Amino acid sequence: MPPPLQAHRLLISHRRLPTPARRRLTAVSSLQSAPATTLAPGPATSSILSIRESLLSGERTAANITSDYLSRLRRTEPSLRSFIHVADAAAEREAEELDRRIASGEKDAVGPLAGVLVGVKDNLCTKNMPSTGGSRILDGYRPAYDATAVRRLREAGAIVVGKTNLDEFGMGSTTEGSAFQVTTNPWDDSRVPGGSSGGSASAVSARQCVVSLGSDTGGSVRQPASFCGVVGLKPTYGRVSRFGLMAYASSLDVVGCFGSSVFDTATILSVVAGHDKMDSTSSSQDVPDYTSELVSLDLLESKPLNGLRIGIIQETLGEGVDTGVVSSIKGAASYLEQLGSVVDEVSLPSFSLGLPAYYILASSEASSNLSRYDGIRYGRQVSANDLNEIYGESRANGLGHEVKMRILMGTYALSAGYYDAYYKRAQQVRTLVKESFKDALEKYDILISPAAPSAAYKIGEKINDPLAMYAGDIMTVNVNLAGLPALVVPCGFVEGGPVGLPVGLQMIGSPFSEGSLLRVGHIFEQTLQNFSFVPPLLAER
Ligand SMILES: NC(=O)C[C@H](N)C(=O)O
Repeated sequence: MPPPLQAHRLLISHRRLPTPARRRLTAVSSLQSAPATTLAPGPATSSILSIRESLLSGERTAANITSDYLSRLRRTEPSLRSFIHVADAAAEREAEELDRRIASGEKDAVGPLAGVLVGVKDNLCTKNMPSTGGSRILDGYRPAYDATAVRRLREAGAIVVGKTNLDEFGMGSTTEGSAFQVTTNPWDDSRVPGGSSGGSASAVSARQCVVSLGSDTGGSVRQPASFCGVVGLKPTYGRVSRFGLMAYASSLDVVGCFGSSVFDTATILSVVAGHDKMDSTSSSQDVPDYTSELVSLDLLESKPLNGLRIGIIQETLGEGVDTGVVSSIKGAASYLEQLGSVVDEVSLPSFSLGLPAYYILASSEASSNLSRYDGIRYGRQVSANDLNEIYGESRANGLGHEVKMRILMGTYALSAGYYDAYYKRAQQVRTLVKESFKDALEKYDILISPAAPSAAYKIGEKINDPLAMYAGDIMTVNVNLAGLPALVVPCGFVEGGPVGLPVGLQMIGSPFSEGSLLRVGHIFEQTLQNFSFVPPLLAER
């Protein structure tokens, strides 16, 4: 049995927090008594499994499960605004159809995701459902097809409950950059949920849906997962098809997953991952069942992580990182040691160079990708006949400030005379970043760091200071530059909001090591099972 977790090292100053959080935090010290036998995720650890079991046993109907989620969604949505579009009627219809198929004894009715409500980031195309990318320029656009990741979820039985809010085309870290609404954080409605996949993270955190899809170009899945206290996975570049994802920066973009447990996150990755003939950048590497290792985990073993070498990235715990975040991460590291791993500090010398390189490369690629929103192919905003006027007016009216700024920045970095000084140098930095990760991952199985330098901050705090906002991506962008997989798992709380604010631990692995990351994340999460990451919003209402 792992020795008891020293709660005071994992969590800062919880003595000063109000009672509900204190109760939750002290529960961690009861780890001595957890876990008992072979870890088989049950209702407490996997919403997907419990839905499946209750459908198979006839204990519940899909209509009944859907109505529970929808009523919570309706109750919480006025303050959260996680969704740009809620497909409640369609969800109810699909659930009834599923019940009908189950009742008539259809053999394949209960697919792996039968009756599971999924939120989909609104930069993923959904057939006959609005898909805006968070931008005015696509207001009213209804694609004729589903993105491959969405299609695969539906084929596995999932029900798409709606399209989640995001920073316009994924450009931002707070979801305030949406053209439609500001999403709030379920832990404190005066704070941001993170971004750009803020709607997908807040929706899972508030249990408005079971799991959700996001996209991650520079941290858009991992940072909101950390801010909202949920699990977020950024897969290896190429692991999941991007067919139907609105391109932002094609050498960095990946489709990622959110869940309230590692098991649920692993389940949806197993469904969406894999080669797709519609996306030639998708990998043809085999897709394992990412959940199979999780189920057979035997935690009777006293040191389940024996033999695992972990490097904690030195540069992520220094200046500019909140002290509360640093203590949570160090506490998590010492807990991983108690579980049997060896944790050493490792230096990635090019770490701080990644941020400027990312913003040059991402903006450069965006300046090209977003040229399709020209009023001809997409987003006509004027009735003029003059081509230049159509281009100009459509883009001026249809695109938001941050997007325009990045298009200008990217166009500048790519222009003759500046290309060598900016774009080319950024590509050289990218090579350095890749090499330093490669070296470190030869010595360590997993690298760890915070997912963000702070917990969720106030709405409006950074919206007029783009550089401060960009700086918040320091923990995540390097991983995209190197194309690596990374998993974020909630690991503690810092002070703030009514009951404290969650902090996420980022675990980074070699290409296609999602299985190992999920396994370690699962052990970490499950032995912290008395530590509740359910936001107060749900208890109160
Ligand atoms: N898209 C992302 O991954 C978010 C990042 N903050 C960006 O604005 O580029």
